Amino acid sequence: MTTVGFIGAGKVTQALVKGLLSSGAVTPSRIYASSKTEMSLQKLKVFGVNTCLDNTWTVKNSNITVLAVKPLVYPKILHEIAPAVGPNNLIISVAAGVTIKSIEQRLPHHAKVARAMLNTAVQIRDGAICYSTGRNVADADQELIHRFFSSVGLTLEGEEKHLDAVVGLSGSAPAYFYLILEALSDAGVRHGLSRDVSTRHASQAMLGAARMVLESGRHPGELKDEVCSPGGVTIDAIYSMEKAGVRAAMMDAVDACIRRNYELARLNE
Ligand SMILES: NC(=O)C1=CN([C@@H]2O[C@H](COP(=O)(O)OP(=O)(O)OC[C@H]3O[C@@H](n4cnc5c(N)ncnc54)[C@H](OP(=O)(O)O)[C@@H]3O)[C@@H](O)[C@H]2O)C=CC1
Ligand SMILES: O=C(O)[C@@H]1CCC=N1
Repeated sequence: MTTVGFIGAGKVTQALVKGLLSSGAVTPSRIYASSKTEMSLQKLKVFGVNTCLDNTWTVKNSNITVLAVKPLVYPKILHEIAPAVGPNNLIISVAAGVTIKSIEQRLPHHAKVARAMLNTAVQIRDGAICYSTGRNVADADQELIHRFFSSVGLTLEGEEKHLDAVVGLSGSAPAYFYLILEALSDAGVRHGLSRDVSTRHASQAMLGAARMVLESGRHPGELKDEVCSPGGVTIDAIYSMEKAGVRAAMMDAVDACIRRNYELARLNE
């Protein structure tokens, strides 16, 4: 059975560990995690996984090692773990804006490197994951990566040049939707619904709409049209949203996210 290591014990690691354990894909005794401080490891210890303050220990103990530290910490981490990376270690980076090339350059020539983008919904096994692989990743390694991520969400393989856009649409997207949900919930409260009822209705409507798109394969515009009865109430709401530039605002938000990815990539070169 595969052993999985995590370098960094923050939000992404916690989400992945929760998702992997609930999927049964890995048992706690096969998970190894290291971080900078004991304090950050506390939140992982509750899962019964193995923890340590030595990042090379994590690499030595794991077949798959997920690098889950902030992008600007990468040069330091890679320098530290490079001597421990053997030809059988699979190193998967989940950082925004850190390229496979910049990682391969800092690890031994034989290093098998992949890069993935995911979102925090992996903790409930409803994540959206996209990954690309580096020069030394063989077909069998790729299958392993695919199985690993598929246990926690919808997993697609893609070209690395598209991963920055995926950050904008998957990695960061939960934050946009939470903001929209909060606003919808506020609107309900403004019109007399309790906070709880308001948030639950808005969330279920968002979930249902998203599932309709995924399960029917139909264009969102077509599904939107079905909701807008002629001369009805929804088209007035849509008109109001269009006047406020909601579409352009969403596209601008994704642009801003992608621009920041490029900046981080430049800082990591
Ligand atoms: N949050 C998200 O939704 C997503 C994040 N990502 C990417 O995942 C990565 C991690 O993000 P996130 O989990 O949110 O960040 P967090 O800040 O929550 O976690 C970062 C972790 O790295 C640890 N760390 C810092 N320095 C070192 C070190 N030298 N050795 C080992 N561990 C160290 C921190 O420890 P300490 O707290 O003790 O400093 C902390 O546990 C980022 O690169 C981000 O781009 C990708 C997709 C989604
Ligand atoms: O905000 C960030 O930088 C990380 C990457 C994607 C989601 N959170």
